[in-house]
Amino acid sequence: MSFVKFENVYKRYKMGEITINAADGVSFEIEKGEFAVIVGASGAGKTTILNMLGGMDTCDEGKILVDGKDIATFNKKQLTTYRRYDIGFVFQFYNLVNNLTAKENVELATQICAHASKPEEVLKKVGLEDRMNNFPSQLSGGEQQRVSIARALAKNPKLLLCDEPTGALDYNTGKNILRLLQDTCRNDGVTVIVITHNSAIAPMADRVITVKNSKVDKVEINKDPVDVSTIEW
Ligand SMILES: Nc1ncnc2c1ncn2[C@@H]1O[C@H](COP(=O)(O)OP(=O)(O)OP(=O)(O)O)[C@@H](O)[C@H]1O
Repeated sequence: MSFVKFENVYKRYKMGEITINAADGVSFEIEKGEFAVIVGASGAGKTTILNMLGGMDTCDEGKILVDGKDIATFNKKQLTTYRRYDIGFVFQFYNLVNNLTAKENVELATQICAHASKPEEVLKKVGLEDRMNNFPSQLSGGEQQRVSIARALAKNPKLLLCDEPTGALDYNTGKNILRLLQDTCRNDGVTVIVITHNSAIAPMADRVITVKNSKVDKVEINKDPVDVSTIEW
């Protein structure tokens, strides 16, 4: 069985008389250890999928299987536990706590986890061994995103979910962050899922899920994903 499986998932928002289908029968699978990209235009339904997968939102219908468990059946408490232990989240705008240092930001996540890595070790892994005691305002955008990746990875999550992780970064810094995510997947076996509107990123993924009008338009498997250095946008 696949590590992640969406089976005919629906999410609807009622706006007065109108019903908006934010997920309209979404089905796809992702294998353990894959680097998957969910790509689509603005409003296509990417964030809705990621939020449901991350346990931050619930679906109205369908199954969302993660490591054999249907999280769509979880109650609030089970979802909190799932978010806390199983999910690492990387946001477009980093979401760091400004009055805590890089190390303290990572510690905050590790304190609530049973099998967390040492903050120093993870910060070293993301190339920030010399910046651990800096506050977010003393770090560049790319460095702040590295702290946010370290914070997510320190929990040793089952899934690393990334919502437009390079959206706020310049071209080269964005590529460096994608390299870090690709290395994390390849070297540490972490299942990484990135959502983006930038289809140029697709060739670096093992699996590309294209979303259109709240549905999965197509799924492509790359037998030979390319190195980040070879892609351009
Ligand atoms: N809370 C909500 N209430 C009403 N409609 C919503 C809500 N959240 C999302 N939608 C609608 O669901 C659809 C999918 O939105 P979603 O945010 O998932 O798209 P997206 O692909 O992530 O877009 P973007 O790249 O702009 O973030 C859109 O039509 C959006 O307007």
